[in-house]
Amino acid sequence: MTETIAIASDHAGFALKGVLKLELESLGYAPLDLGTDDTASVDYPDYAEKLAQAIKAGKASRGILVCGTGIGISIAANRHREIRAALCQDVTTARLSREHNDANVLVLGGRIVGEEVAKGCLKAFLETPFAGGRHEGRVAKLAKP
Ligand SMILES: O=C(CO)[C@H](O)[C@H](O)COP(=O)(O)O
Repeated sequence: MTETIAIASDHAGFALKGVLKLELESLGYAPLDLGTDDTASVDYPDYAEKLAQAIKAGKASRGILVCGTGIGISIAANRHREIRAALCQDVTTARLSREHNDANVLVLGGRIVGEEVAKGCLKAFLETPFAGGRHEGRVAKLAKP
Protein backbone atom coordinates (compact mmCIF):
# COMPACT_ATOMS: atom_id res chain seq x y z
CA MET A 1 0.00 0.00 0.00
CA THR A 2 1.21 3.51 -0.76
CA GLU A 3 2.57 5.25 2.35
CA THR A 4 1.06 8.66 3.05
CA ILE A 5 3.56 11.32 4.11
CA ALA A 6 2.26 14.61 5.53
CA ILE A 7 4.09 17.73 4.41
CA ALA A 8 3.72 21.32 5.60
CA SER A 9 5.65 24.57 5.62
CA ASP A 10 5.42 28.25 6.34
CA HIS A 11 5.92 30.89 3.63
CA ALA A 12 9.72 30.59 3.84
CA GLY A 13 9.53 26.87 3.18
CA PHE A 14 6.81 27.00 0.54
CA ALA A 15 9.11 26.69 -2.50
CA LEU A 16 11.09 23.78 -1.08
CA LYS A 17 7.85 22.08 0.01
CA GLY A 18 6.77 22.08 -3.65
CA VAL A 19 10.04 20.44 -4.71
CA LEU A 20 9.78 17.82 -1.97
CA LYS A 21 6.16 17.08 -2.75
CA LEU A 22 7.08 16.20 -6.34
CA GLU A 23 10.01 14.15 -5.10
CA LEU A 24 7.74 12.22 -2.74
CA GLU A 25 5.48 11.35 -5.66
CA SER A 26 8.38 10.27 -7.83
CA LEU A 27 9.65 8.02 -5.01
CA GLY A 28 6.22 6.34 -4.83
CA TYR A 29 4.77 8.01 -1.73
CA ALA A 30 1.45 9.84 -1.38
CA PRO A 31 2.00 13.39 -0.07
CA LEU A 32 -0.67 14.90 2.19
CA ASP A 33 -0.12 18.65 1.72
CA LEU A 34 -1.25 20.58 4.80
CA GLY A 35 -0.19 24.00 3.49
CA THR A 36 0.77 26.76 3.44
CA ASP A 37 -0.47 27.32 -0.10
CA ASP A 38 1.50 30.40 -1.18
CA THR A 39 4.24 32.76 -0.05
CA ALA A 40 2.01 35.05 2.05
CA SER A 41 3.46 35.39 5.54
CA VAL A 42 2.13 32.85 8.05
CA ASP A 43 3.16 31.51 11.48
CA TYR A 44 5.20 28.30 11.45
CA PRO A 45 3.73 26.90 14.74
CA ASP A 46 0.34 26.61 13.03
CA TYR A 47 1.76 24.31 10.34
CA ALA A 48 3.74 22.21 12.80
CA GLU A 49 0.50 21.78 14.72
CA LYS A 50 -1.45 20.69 11.62
CA LEU A 51 1.19 18.11 10.78
CA ALA A 52 1.47 16.79 14.33
CA GLN A 53 -2.29 16.38 14.55
CA ALA A 54 -2.38 14.55 11.20
CA ILE A 55 0.23 12.06 12.39
CA LYS A 56 -1.44 11.62 15.78
CA ALA A 57 -4.76 10.96 14.01
CA GLY A 58 -3.15 8.33 11.76
CA LYS A 59 -3.75 10.32 8.56
CA ALA A 60 -0.06 9.98 7.71
CA SER A 61 2.65 7.69 9.02
CA ARG A 62 5.46 10.28 8.89
CA GLY A 63 5.95 13.92 8.00
CA ILE A 64 8.11 16.60 6.42
CA LEU A 65 8.25 20.18 7.72
CA VAL A 66 9.97 23.20 6.20
CA CYS A 67 10.40 26.78 7.46
CA GLY A 68 13.18 29.28 6.77
CA THR A 69 15.80 27.70 9.01
CA GLY A 70 13.82 24.65 10.12
CA ILE A 71 14.44 25.66 13.73
CA GLY A 72 11.11 27.18 14.73
CA ILE A 73 8.97 24.55 13.07
CA SER A 74 11.00 21.72 14.66
CA ILE A 75 10.71 23.31 18.13
CA ALA A 76 6.95 23.52 17.62
CA ALA A 77 6.60 19.94 16.35
CA ASN A 78 8.66 18.49 19.18
CA ARG A 79 6.24 19.88 21.78
CA HIS A 80 4.14 16.81 20.95
CA ARG A 81 5.30 13.66 22.74
CA GLU A 82 4.45 11.48 19.73
CA ILE A 83 6.64 13.52 17.40
CA ARG A 84 10.37 13.05 16.96
CA ALA A 85 11.24 15.81 14.53
CA ALA A 86 14.82 15.94 13.25
CA LEU A 87 16.24 19.14 11.78
CA CYS A 88 18.76 18.00 9.18
CA GLN A 89 21.15 19.85 6.91
CA ASP A 90 22.90 16.88 5.32
CA VAL A 91 22.24 13.32 4.23
CA THR A 92 24.25 11.77 7.08
CA THR A 93 22.16 13.37 9.83
CA ALA A 94 18.97 12.50 7.94
CA ARG A 95 20.07 8.85 7.83
CA LEU A 96 21.12 8.83 11.49
CA SER A 97 17.86 10.49 12.53
CA ARG A 98 16.19 7.28 11.41
CA GLU A 99 18.83 4.74 12.52
CA HIS A 100 19.38 6.14 16.02
CA ASN A 101 16.38 8.35 16.82
CA ASP A 102 13.53 6.71 14.89
CA ALA A 103 12.59 10.24 13.75
CA ASN A 104 9.08 10.40 12.35
CA VAL A 105 9.36 13.95 11.01
CA LEU A 106 12.14 15.34 8.82
CA VAL A 107 12.65 19.09 9.12
CA LEU A 108 14.54 21.18 6.58
CA GLY A 109 15.39 24.87 6.30
CA GLY A 110 14.16 26.27 3.01
CA ARG A 111 16.61 29.19 3.27
CA ILE A 112 19.48 26.95 4.34
CA VAL A 113 19.68 23.80 2.22
CA GLY A 114 19.70 23.56 -1.56
CA GLU A 115 17.23 21.44 -3.48
CA GLU A 116 19.61 18.56 -4.18
CA VAL A 117 20.71 18.24 -0.55
CA ALA A 118 17.08 18.44 0.53
CA LYS A 119 16.13 15.66 -1.88
CA GLY A 120 19.02 13.53 -0.59
CA CYS A 121 17.88 14.09 3.00
CA LEU A 122 14.33 13.14 2.03
CA LYS A 123 15.40 9.88 0.37
CA ALA A 124 17.64 8.94 3.32
CA PHE A 125 14.86 9.73 5.80
CA LEU A 126 12.30 7.68 3.89
CA GLU A 127 14.45 4.66 3.14
CA THR A 128 16.49 4.16 6.32
CA PRO A 129 15.05 1.83 8.97
CA PHE A 130 15.36 2.32 12.74
CA ALA A 131 18.32 0.26 13.97
CA GLY A 132 16.67 -0.67 17.28
CA GLY A 133 18.98 -2.44 19.77
CA ARG A 134 20.65 -0.01 22.18
CA HIS A 135 18.59 2.83 20.69
CA GLU A 136 15.22 1.33 21.69
CA GLY A 137 15.35 2.28 25.35
CA ARG A 138 16.69 5.76 24.61
CA VAL A 139 13.90 6.50 22.16
CA ALA A 140 11.34 5.10 24.64
CA LYS A 141 12.61 7.60 27.25
CA LEU A 142 11.77 10.46 24.86
CA ALA A 143 8.08 9.60 25.14
CA LYS A 144 8.00 9.75 28.95
CA PRO A 145 6.00 12.61 30.51
O1 LIG B 1 12.78 30.07 9.95
C1 LIG B 1 11.75 30.38 10.50
C2 LIG B 1 11.48 29.99 11.91
O2 LIG B 1 12.53 29.28 12.47
C3 LIG B 1 10.73 31.19 9.78
O3 LIG B 1 10.53 30.69 8.51
C4 LIG B 1 11.25 32.62 9.70
O4 LIG B 1 11.43 33.15 11.01
C5 LIG B 1 10.29 33.52 8.90
O5 LIG B 1 10.88 34.79 8.80
P1 LIG B 1 10.21 35.99 8.02
O6 LIG B 1 8.91 36.29 8.71
O7 LIG B 1 11.22 37.11 8.15
O8 LIG B 1 9.99 35.54 6.60
